[in-house]
Amino acid sequence: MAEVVYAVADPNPVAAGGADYLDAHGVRTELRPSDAATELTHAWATSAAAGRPYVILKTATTLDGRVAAADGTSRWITGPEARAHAHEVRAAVDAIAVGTGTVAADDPILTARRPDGGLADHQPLRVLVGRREVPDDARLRTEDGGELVHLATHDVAEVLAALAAREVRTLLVEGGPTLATAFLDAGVVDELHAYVAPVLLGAGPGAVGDLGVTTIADALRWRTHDARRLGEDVLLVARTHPSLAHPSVQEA
Ligand SMILES: NC(=O)C1=CN([C@@H]2O[C@H](COP(=O)(O)OP(=O)(O)OC[C@H]3O[C@@H](n4cnc5c(N)ncnc54)[C@H](OP(=O)(O)O)[C@@H]3O)[C@@H](O)[C@H]2O)C=CC1
Ligand SMILES: Nc1c(N[C@@H]2O[C@H](COP(=O)(O)O)[C@@H](O)[C@H]2O)[nH]c(=O)[nH]c1=O
Repeated sequence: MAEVVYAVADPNPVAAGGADYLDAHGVRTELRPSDAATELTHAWATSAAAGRPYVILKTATTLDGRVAAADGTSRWITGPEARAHAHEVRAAVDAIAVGTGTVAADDPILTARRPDGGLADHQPLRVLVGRREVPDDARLRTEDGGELVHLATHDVAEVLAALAAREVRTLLVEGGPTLATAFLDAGVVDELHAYVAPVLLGAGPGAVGDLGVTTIADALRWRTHDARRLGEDVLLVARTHPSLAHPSVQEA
């Protein structure tokens, strides 16, 4: 082998240095950056550099930003195409997290399912965050799927450390609003998946709670990475950007 051309340098200190090693042993190396390769490795590279899972926050909201009606019911706000897409995302991540409030309200299964209801080949870990116990008959317990990990804490850093120790690289936080707010407050959300349905409720909980923002200059802002129509609904994928980061991240 005379030459190796690579598209992305490895940000993981444990694995870095391959090009130098090859150069030192007579193999020419060339870094030829490619947008496609950078995108392919984005979540993994961000996770490796941050030393924690890459966090995607998913919300399924009405046009007026609500995730449930006033009585707590939320099935379903988005339609089948948007929900099928959300299941594809579940099948691509290492873990899904919800808070105990969502388990109490929705009794979710948290598996990655195909449109015919069958289980996808890859099932993410099912992570429950909060101090309440999960009832024995909760579907998280009774239905087949990924392993259930209950983290009885409110500390987001503790959650991320516990999951990193299990080699979780990508974490999908599916709510509810209390857990979503805690992750945003901690400044660790890398990507937003906002599914928006042309539905109005006029009352009911919003996607996130108080973020301590009292004036528009302090708003948490994101960059639109992708936007697409899914049936009657729209998916906005947004990412953080260093210049737009939450103050707690900028200070770090
Ligand atoms: N449309 C959508 O996208 C979604 C809608 N929903 C809806 O949201 C509603 C539930 O909302 P919510 O109760 O906020 O649900 P959460 O899933 O966010 O659960 C909140 C609970 O999680 C625990 N918890 C975990 N981490 C923290 C933390 N850092 N700070 C505080 N508490 C923490 C607490 O319980 P403990 O006492 O056990 O510690 C808290 O009461 C339901 O109506 C559900 O249908 C939920 C998910 C998605
Ligand atoms: N209401 C709502 C969502 N809600 C989320 O989906 C979970 C249910 O998962 P499962 O039991 O596995 O089907 C629920 O607890 C909540 O986290 N998702 C969406 O794509 N669209 C919706 O309208």
